[in-house]
Amino acid sequence: MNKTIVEMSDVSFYYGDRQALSHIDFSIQQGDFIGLIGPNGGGKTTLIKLLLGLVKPTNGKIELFDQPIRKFKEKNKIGYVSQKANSFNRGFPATVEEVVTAGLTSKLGYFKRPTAYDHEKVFQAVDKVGMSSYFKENIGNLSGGQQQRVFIARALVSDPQLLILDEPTVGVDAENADKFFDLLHELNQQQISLLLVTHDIGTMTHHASKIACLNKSLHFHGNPNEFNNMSKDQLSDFYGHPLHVVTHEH
Ligand SMILES: Nc1ncnc2c1ncn2[C@@H]1O[C@H](COP(=O)(O)OP(=O)(O)OP(=O)(O)O)[C@@H](O)[C@H]1O
Repeated sequence: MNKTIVEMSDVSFYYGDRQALSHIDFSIQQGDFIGLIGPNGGGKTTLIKLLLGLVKPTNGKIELFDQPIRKFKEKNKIGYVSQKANSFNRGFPATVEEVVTAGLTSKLGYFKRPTAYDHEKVFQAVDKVGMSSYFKENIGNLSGGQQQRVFIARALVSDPQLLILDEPTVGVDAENADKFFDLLHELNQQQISLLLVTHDIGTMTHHASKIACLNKSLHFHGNPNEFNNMSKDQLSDFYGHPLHVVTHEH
């Protein structure tokens, strides 16, 4: 049995009077690759905000790496890559090296200079995502998919054990999305657990080891086969509208 690294117990969350999450029991085990899916407004972003400690649960409790979230200080253990990460304009004045070095800020503080060891870590992270030949390139000159890789490198530089990715393949063409999933599998093999928010159910059932379906409450949390065996009616009930799942053949 793998170690539990995230445990949410009976968590509810309200924005004022509006309930976004209701009685969520959800856990992440070390080595998991979880696809978090659900309709618009289903609470996916809210769940991530809770895990990142940006908002506090209205009810219930959250433990990260065996500690209550309010005591959890090892922020480097959780990396986050937002959906907006890959929307830099051309000419944005930062190189790949600089963007990835910024991922060390929590370790370095804003004013300490990186050491030779830090530089090596930055280079290794960029290399790991296959972007070393763009090391000195301006981030704005890269494609959306390449920028996304750079932001993964920025998250990797502080050695996270859990990587949370929000819609990482939006705007990325099919071929590059496949390569991107190859990269995620490689990271997952190195014991980095992944929580990936996506609307692309077909791709997720192909790649993830577990699927979690969120629509205010957690409607399903299990393996992709069980998920695929859910009837169309069950899925449509959960989404609140008829659903057509596209399965991707590989
Ligand atoms: N800052 C906020 N203030 C008030 N209500 C909010 C706020 N943020 C989100 N909500 C509401 O909480 C619910 C859950 O929103 P959330 O953004 O978590 O969903 P989501 O699953 O990430 O949606 P999407 O797939 O559209 O990004 C929605 O009803 C939303 O309108």
